[in-house]
Amino acid sequence: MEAVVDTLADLEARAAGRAPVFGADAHILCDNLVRIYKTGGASAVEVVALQGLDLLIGRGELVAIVGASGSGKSTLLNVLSGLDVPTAGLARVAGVDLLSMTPRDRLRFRRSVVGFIWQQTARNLLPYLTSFENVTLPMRLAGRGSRRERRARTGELLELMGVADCAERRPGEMSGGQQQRVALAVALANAPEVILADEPTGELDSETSDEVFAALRHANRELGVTTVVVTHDSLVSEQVDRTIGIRDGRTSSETLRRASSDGEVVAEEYAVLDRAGRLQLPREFMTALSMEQRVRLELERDHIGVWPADQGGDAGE
Ligand SMILES: Nc1ncnc2c1ncn2[C@@H]1O[C@H](COP(=O)(O)OP(=O)(O)OP(=O)(O)O)[C@@H](O)[C@H]1O
Repeated sequence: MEAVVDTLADLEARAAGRAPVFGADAHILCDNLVRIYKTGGASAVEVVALQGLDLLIGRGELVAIVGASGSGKSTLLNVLSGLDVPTAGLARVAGVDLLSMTPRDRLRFRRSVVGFIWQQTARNLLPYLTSFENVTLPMRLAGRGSRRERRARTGELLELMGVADCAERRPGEMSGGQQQRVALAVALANAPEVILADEPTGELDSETSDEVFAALRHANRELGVTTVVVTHDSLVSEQVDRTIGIRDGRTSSETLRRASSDGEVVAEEYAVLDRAGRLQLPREFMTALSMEQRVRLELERDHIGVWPADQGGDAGE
């Protein structure tokens, strides 16, 4: 019988069909993202703020990113918003590759693809413009629609965010919560595909922060905008369906909230397993069992056992 020899092209085509591209359907994708800051001139010190972070967020999701101070949350958001360029890895938002953008692409990306809200209310709005003028401005800069269309859209956005009554007020004449809701209307002005918010409720009391979160959820549900909120407030996970925990510049855990069969909302925490099979054990688990340096793994029928190195199975024999 004659042997059938595959050409290189046959093999490549078969391999491509076999292995789906990582995150092919994701609206936001980070693959092995690295960001190293160099500081200190001659005696340069390197800070690895993101160390191989993987992240997939689907279109229309509302996700919170939580983590301790210094874990890399703001660095990640700066990359996703096109303000900062990562050192290595892949980052894609709404189909745009953030590592290979030209300055022109970057401007378009920041103007129309993503909208932002910052923690400092004063950074979101121009103090000498009314809410109405603040919301209209990004549309004017982007040359969006006619004057009439811009005015109509501004009115609708302020209405949607529940701050129509603040249209003629300047930021100094509004509460922090009202300012953040107007900021959300500004962020939505050019119909972005993604909203990125960095501690949007950080300066607000808990009641006002609930209002701002309700507005974010409303925008997410009604307009289908993919929304990423960075916060150090772990209570935020009660407000979203998925919370991603970052530790030491990597995604380490995820909390998913879903309705159980009896209608109650349950939150389940998972460790994140990356493509290479790495996961981070929660620090408190490691401390409780004095786990250091190495652990023993044992594959069971339906789970994997993890023991301190000197215990379990036939360790040390
Ligand atoms: N411009 C910079 N130059 C040097 N190091 C930086 C710079 N920005 C951030 N870092 C360092 O990178 C690490 C991650 O910082 P990042 O601001 O992303 O953390 P974070 O989780 O947002 O913290 P926080 O909640 O305090 O804002 C920290 O060690 C920080 O000191």
